Amino acid sequence: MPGAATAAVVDNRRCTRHAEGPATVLAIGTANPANICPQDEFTDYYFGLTKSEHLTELKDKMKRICQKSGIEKRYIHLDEELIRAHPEIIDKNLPSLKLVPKLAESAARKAITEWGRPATDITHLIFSTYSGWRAPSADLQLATLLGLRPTVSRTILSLHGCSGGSRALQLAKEIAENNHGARVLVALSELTLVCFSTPDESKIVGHGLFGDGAGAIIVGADPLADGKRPLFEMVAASQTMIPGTEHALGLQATDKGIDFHLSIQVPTVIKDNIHQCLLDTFQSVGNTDPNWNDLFWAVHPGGRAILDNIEGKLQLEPGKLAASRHVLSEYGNMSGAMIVFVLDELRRRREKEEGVQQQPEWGVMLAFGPGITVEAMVLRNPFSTGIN
Ligand SMILES: CC(=O)CC(=O)SCCNC(=O)CCNC(=O)[C@H](O)C(C)(C)COP(=O)(O)OP(=O)(O)OC[C@H]1O[C@@H](n2cnc3c(N)ncnc32)[C@H](O)[C@@H]1OP(=O)(O)O
Repeated sequence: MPGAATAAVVDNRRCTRHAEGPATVLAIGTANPANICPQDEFTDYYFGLTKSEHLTELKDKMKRICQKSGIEKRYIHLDEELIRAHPEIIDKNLPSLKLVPKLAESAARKAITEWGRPATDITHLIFSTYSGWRAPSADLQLATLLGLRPTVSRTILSLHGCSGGSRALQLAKEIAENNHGARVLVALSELTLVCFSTPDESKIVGHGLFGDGAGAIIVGADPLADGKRPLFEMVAASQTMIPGTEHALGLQATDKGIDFHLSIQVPTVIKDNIHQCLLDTFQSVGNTDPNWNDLFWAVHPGGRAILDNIEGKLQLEPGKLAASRHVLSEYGNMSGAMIVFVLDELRRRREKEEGVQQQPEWGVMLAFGPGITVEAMVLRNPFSTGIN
C-alpha cells in the first residue's frame, strides 16, 4: 500500500554502543598433552624415534642446544605409540591434527569455569594456531565442542607463529572496547606434530625448543557486569615490523606440513630493536620516560638467549623475567599459546605474594613473530594500590 510500507530493516547503527571501560582479562585457562619429555632425555628420544642415531654430529649439536635452552621439560603429543599407529608422520604426509581444537577446548573450559558464566554468553571467538589449516577450520570445531551460540562471531589467525597469542589479544581488546557487552574468547593451540621431521641442521633449534600446549583467555570491557575484578587491564597495544628482517624468522605451509626457519640472528635483532619499540608503545600512553624496572613483565620466552638479551639491553633487575623463564623451563616454546601461560604464572605469583610483595601497577606484554614483528601491550594490575 503506497505510503504505508514497513521498513524491512531497522537501522540501529546510531544505537551501537562502545564499552564504558578498557578491555580486561577476565579469566585464563591452559592445557597440555599428557606426554612429558624431560629435556635431558629429548635428544636420545628424538634421534631414536626418527632412527637417526647415525647422525652423530647433529645429535651432539642438539645435546648442546638442549643443555643451554633453559628448558627442563616439554609436553609433546607425539610419542612412539602414535608413530607406530601413523608411520606416515615420519614420512611427512599431513598428520592428523584432531588434537588442535580438543586441546583448545580443554584450556577454554578452564577459562569459562573460572569466568563463571555460560559458554553461550561468549559473543566472539578468536582462534590462533600455526598447526591447522583446513576448512571448516579449528575455530568452528572449537565453537561446536564448547557449545557456543551459532551466531558467535569467529575469526581464525594462522601462521603468526609466536606472536599469535598477542595478536589475538590485541584484536580481542579492540572488539571488546568497540562493542558494548562483548565477551571475546581468545583460544590458542599449538602442536609440533605439524612441523615434525627427521633431524636436519636448519631445524635443529626448533626441534630442541618447541613444545605443545593450548591457552585460553576471556576478554571483556565493563568487567563489573561479570561481578569480579579482572586479572589484567589491557591499556594500549602496538605492533611493530622490524624492516629488513623477513629472512630471520619464518613459517611456511607446504604439502608436507609446516616448514620453519629460525635464524641464529633472532636474539640479536630483538635486542637491537626492543628499546625503541617499547619507547614508542609507552609514548602512545603519554609516558615518555618509563623506568623499565618499575614494570611487571610478561615476555614470550621464545628462547633463553632472547630473554637474556632483553634483560641485558633494558638492564632489568634479576627476577623481572622470572615468570617467562619459569614457563620456558616447564614447557619449552609453545609458540602463540605461551603468552597465556606467562600471564597465568604472573597472576599465580601475584596471588602467592599478596601481602608480602606487591607486583607493580603497570606492566608490559611482549611477543615476537615472523616479520620479525614485535607485539607489545601495556597492562595494568587492577589489584595494585598504586605503589610500585
Ligand atoms: C616461530 C615463531 O613465530 C617465533 C619463534 O619461534 S621465535 C623462536 C625464537 N627462538 C630462537 O630463535 C632461539 C633463540 N636462541 C636461544 O635461545 C639460544 O641461542 C640457544 C638455546 C638455542 C642456544 O644457547 P646459546 O647460549 O646461544 O648457546 P651457543 O653455544 O651459542 O649455541 C649452541 C649451538 O646452537 C647453535 N645455534 C644457536 N642458534 C641457532 C639457530 N637459530 N639455528 C641453528 N643453530 C643455532 C649454535 O651455532 C651452537 O652450535 P655449536 O654448538 O655446534 O657451536
